[in-house]
Amino acid sequence: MATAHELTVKNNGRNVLLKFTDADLIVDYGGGIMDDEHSSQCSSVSCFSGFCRTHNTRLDQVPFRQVIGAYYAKGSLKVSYLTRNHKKNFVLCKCEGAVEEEHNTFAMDWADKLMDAAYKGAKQSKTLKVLVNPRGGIGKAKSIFTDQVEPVFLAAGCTLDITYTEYINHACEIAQELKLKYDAVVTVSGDGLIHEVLNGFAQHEQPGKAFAIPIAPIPAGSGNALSLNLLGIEDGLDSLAAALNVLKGHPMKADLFSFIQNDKRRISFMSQSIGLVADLDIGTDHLRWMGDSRFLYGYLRGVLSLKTCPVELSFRLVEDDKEKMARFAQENTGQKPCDPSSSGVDDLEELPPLRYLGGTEEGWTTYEKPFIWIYAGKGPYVSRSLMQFPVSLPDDGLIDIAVKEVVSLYSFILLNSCLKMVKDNRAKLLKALDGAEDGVPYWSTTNRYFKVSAYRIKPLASKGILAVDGEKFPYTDFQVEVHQRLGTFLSQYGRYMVNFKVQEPKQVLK
Ligand SMILES: Nc1ncnc2c1ncn2[C@@H]1O[C@H](COP(=O)(O)OP(=O)(O)OP(=O)(O)O)[C@@H](O)[C@H]1O
Repeated sequence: MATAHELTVKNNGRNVLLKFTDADLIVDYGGGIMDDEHSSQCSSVSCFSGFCRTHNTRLDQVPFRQVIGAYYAKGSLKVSYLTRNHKKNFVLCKCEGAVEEEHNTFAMDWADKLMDAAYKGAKQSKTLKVLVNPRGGIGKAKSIFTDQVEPVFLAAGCTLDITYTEYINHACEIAQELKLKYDAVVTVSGDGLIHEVLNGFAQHEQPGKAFAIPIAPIPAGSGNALSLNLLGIEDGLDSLAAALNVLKGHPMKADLFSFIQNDKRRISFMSQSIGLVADLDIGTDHLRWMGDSRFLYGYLRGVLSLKTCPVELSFRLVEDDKEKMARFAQENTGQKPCDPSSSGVDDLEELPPLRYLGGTEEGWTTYEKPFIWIYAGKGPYVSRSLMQFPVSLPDDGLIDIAVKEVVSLYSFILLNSCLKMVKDNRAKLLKALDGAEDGVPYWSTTNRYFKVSAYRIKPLASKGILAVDGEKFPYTDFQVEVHQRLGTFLSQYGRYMVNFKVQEPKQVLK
């Protein structure tokens, strides 16, 4: 049977009805409740041929954004899509069946129409450079890619050029020489590999064109902040949600930073931290087995040590009114996609000039209070359990800086009791910082928050930890400035996926 948007295919002797509405693809395997034998296969990552399903019914209703492939060839139609399993993670489903000869032309047309609806202007069958760091995170990046992500890319008709990185800086070297033919660079690792790719682009012979190639992360490292920011807290660590973002995402322009230290310039995309938060990132490296939770452990450990960080901080201030920043961020994240065009940097033959290196002190403010940490960066989430920069916007041309002033006795006592409570219970440990994942500490009076166009730090002690995009850097003077819309990431939403409440909560840590 074939009517306007309906098509029946034969699969293992059964009829499967495929149809699409204005918003969804419907795959009807014949009605009724699926028996145990069939439903038991539903937890697998990939489901094939109409009988592996994610629910115990024989009907899938799939939003177009989850349809990834519809191809007709030699009398056979293949449709691939992602559905969510009972844990709300994505799984790949494939439906393949024979089409009666008289409907062949219709089937071809039907598949094309479904693909147009499914991709809504995003490029189909992308050519992807894939960089897999087999040492990323807890060493599962390779299997995450081969078992889960690669089948999705292949089902979507992508052409893949895959490299398994073999040593530190390998990804940087590849990015430096990268041909401009790729639709995206996919990193299967953590944020460190993205840092390397961007620094490779900075050394490319056509940096403007290289930076215009979108980067899309598949979360497989221990720090996956970019993925969390692009996909949100629910999907940010789901490798198939990230694969879907590669397929359906549009290029989204984002600001990048120049980090200048000892006359060397590097690109940073996420954060620079010093004091407790750097200790939290770098100083907990031996706790990788804890995954994302190691950052939270480091946070509590560091706060309780009450170690201050003697440095001089200077910046070019643009805004420091928290309510104003929060309202502005909310107004500008509300479903308003970034305009991917008109970045003005695609034709750059070299990196943008540094505007604030040397020069006069005019326009600079020096901040001299004692503090526990300085955390500067872009992107709301720095980990799943900490929304550090809730009012960060991808392309406002500004760096967000959070400065934690010396904690009050009240907070010390509170945190101390938290630590006792959670010593041997990780679940309670997570609860102890209730609200951090929603950005609540933003409102704390000891958390000073600034938007600046440039800043610099002079450490006043000889020892300490400085982390840039999660990697350890020498503990010496540095300066950072922002380059508006220099970088490009793939995004289905055109904004950071963050839900931050403007209302100041009554009970926050002081
Ligand atoms: N084959 C390899 N062996 C060792 N290191 C590698 C290899 N390939 C890449 N690397 C390095 O691994 C580092 C960490 O990668 P990434 O940040 O992406 O993962 P991660 O698990 O989040 O790590 P981290 O928590 O240390 O940042 C990168 O800086 C990269 O240089």
